[in-house]
Amino acid sequence: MSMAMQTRGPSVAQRRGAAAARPPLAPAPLARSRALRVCAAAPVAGAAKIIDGKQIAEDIRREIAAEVAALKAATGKAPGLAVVLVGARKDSETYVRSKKKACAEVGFESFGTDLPEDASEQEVLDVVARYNADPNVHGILVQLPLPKHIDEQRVLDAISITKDVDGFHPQNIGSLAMRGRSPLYVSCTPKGCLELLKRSGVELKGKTAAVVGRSNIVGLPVALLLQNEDATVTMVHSRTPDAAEVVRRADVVVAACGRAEMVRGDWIKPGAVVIDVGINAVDDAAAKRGYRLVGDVDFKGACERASAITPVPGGVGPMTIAMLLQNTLEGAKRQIGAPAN
Ligand SMILES: NC(=O)C1=CN([C@@H]2O[C@H](COP(=O)(O)OP(=O)(O)OC[C@H]3O[C@@H](n4cnc5c(N)ncnc54)[C@H](OP(=O)(O)O)[C@@H]3O)[C@@H](O)[C@H]2O)C=CC1
Ligand SMILES: Nc1nc(=O)c2c([nH]1)NC[C@@H]1CN(c3ccc(C(=O)N[C@@H](CCC(=O)O)C(=O)O)cc3)C=[N+]21
Repeated sequence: MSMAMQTRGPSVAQRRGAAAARPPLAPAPLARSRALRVCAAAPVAGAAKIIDGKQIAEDIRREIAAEVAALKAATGKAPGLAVVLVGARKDSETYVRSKKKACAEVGFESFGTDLPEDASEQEVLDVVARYNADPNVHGILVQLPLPKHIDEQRVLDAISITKDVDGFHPQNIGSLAMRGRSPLYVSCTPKGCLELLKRSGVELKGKTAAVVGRSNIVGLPVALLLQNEDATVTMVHSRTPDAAEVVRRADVVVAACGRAEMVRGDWIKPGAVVIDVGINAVDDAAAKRGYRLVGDVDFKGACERASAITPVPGGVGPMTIAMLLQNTLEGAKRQIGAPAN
């Protein structure tokens, strides 16, 4: 069976028409995910199936909420996530707010420290050290980017690897790159991309993949994860002479270049699966906020050729937060240990 036949979801038109009735996030018995059930429909020729990241993330959050309830019942303890924000970037504030909200919804304890833009590197390191030593904190996230005067690497290196739920510590990325080793944590956005592929039934073994972007936090770990699944991966970066030509050969395309709609529809191999990581705000007077979000892929054009594609918003973004919760839960389970009988 071709990969085009294996990924199924609602078409753009079906999705636009779907009412967004969302059940509350109460711990529920693990039913077969709704996103997967939707995927059981036959594919429509010429129209890409939409991989509904928002729905899949909601399914995962429900699974996590159930596990948290069980952990609490067994140990009396809840997973704890600490988020450190330096400065007052609007986008960072929004992300941190949604992370805290997601923590509350699944029953985590959330800790937060907001430091002013002019906080010193030492102040940030002190906050990290305090959370490293706090047994109620199982995961620590320092929101990026940090202000210019702070050495990002030094701060990320200071996070205890047992609490590095972002997976940005060099030891975690290094382990991901080495055969026969497993990192304690895999970065949330890359892990979310793979989870979307897995939950959409996309086979990776023996397929060709193109990753557009090679950053430490997205492109590089995505490429490593795809390779670990036995895909043959080519990475594209700003010095690649012909990005389009590389992408045209790929069964799976992951776009993470931070350039609005750079990956054009005619770059997509017919039947390919497209994961669009990009989040770009473009001015739009008609939008409520004065801007709208677009991905790194020309969504409309790519829909004409792809067998399946993630939208922006509602694709990878919600998965990043779901994977952060998943990493924190895994970390908490390791750190709390088995309940004493
Ligand atoms: N959905 C989510 O949860 C998240 C979304 N994002 C989004 O993902 C995107 C990527 O983020 P991030 O990795 O942090 O970005 P970076 O800016 O750190 O990296 C961008 C990468 O894309 C490459 N690139 C830039 N321009 C081109 C080009 N013209 N052709 C080919 N490659 C190019 C760069 O190459 P080079 O190395 O040569 O400079 C670099 O490797 C952004 O849109 C960001 O907003 C990021 C994190 C989470
Ligand atoms: N230490 C650290 N870890 C991160 O994981 C991290 C970070 N710093 N800095 C910034 C980037 C970006 N990022 C996103 C998370 C969620 C959405 C998300 O949920 N997006 C929604 C839309 C949100 C909206 O409407 O504004 C969506 O795509 O549907 C997007 C982007 C995490 N990042």
